[in-house]
Amino acid sequence: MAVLPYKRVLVKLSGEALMGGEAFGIDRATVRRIAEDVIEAVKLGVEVAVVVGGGNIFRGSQIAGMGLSRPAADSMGMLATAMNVIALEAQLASLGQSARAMSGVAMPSVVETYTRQQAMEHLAKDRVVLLAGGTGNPFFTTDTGGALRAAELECNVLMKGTQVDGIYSADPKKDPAATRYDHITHDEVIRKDLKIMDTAAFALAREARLPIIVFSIQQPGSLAAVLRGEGRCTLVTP
Ligand SMILES: Nc1ncnc2c1ncn2[C@@H]1O[C@H](COP(=O)(O)OP(=O)(O)OP(=O)(O)O)[C@@H](O)[C@H]1O
Ligand SMILES: O=c1ccn([C@@H]2O[C@H](COP(=O)(O)O)[C@@H](O)[C@H]2O)c(=O)[nH]1
Repeated sequence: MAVLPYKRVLVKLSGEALMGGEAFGIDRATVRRIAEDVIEAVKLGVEVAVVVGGGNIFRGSQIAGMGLSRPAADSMGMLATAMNVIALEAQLASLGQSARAMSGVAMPSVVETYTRQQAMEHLAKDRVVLLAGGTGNPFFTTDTGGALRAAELECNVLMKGTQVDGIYSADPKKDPAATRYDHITHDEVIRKDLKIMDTAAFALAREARLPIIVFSIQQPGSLAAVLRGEGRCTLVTP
């Protein structure tokens, strides 16, 4: 079994993935399955940090304007990511995996406030680090938060676990004729304006020379499969 040569990875977990078959919120069975996937990755000998999205609860851009300023709406979105992280931390703990939830938005009575140094210490102790709040600032997304934390935590790769199994020539949910890339560069993704992640996330990853893997977190075992070099995905390199 040839595990890819990654010592430390950052998984960007889609909030929407936590809904399972529901239309909103957190599906317990799905959280358990994703926690098992994370544990399978840890057992390959890889240190894992996870930035969790909030799209299953609130996205700031969708609720801004409904009597809310964009920063207020984004605060609700960031709080949504904290709910997801708390659910995942509890599930990992119940499966016997040591994990620490941290947030870029300070809420110390709920989860530890993120500092790079503390997160590095947790990772060195083989704890899964679960990161809420994205960048901690409005007008960003957790994709950009994922690229930022991956760069500062010296991760070897940013792995975006989402609803689709890679980057396509167009959104495959809207265009059935879209074709999937096995490999593409950061420059090409930005130039072709492929909307799998926001441009800020790709630009930050390009600057940090951080590879990105996009894969489907919907398939049980897909995270470990990709780490073993077997899973279906798109690799983005400089
Ligand atoms: N070129 C493309 N290739 C692949 N997927 C694309 C592309 N353009 C748009 N998408 C869409 O992007 C979606 C993934 O991004 P999206 O931002 O919606 O969710 P997320 O970042 O995974 O997490 P969250 O649910 O927390 O917001 C896919 O489900 C897909 O439909
Ligand atoms: O750095 C960040 C990250 C996220 N937000 C807000 O949270 C929601 C949920 O995150 P997704 O990436 O969409 O899953 C996002 O829509 C923003 O409203 C933020 O403000 N800053």
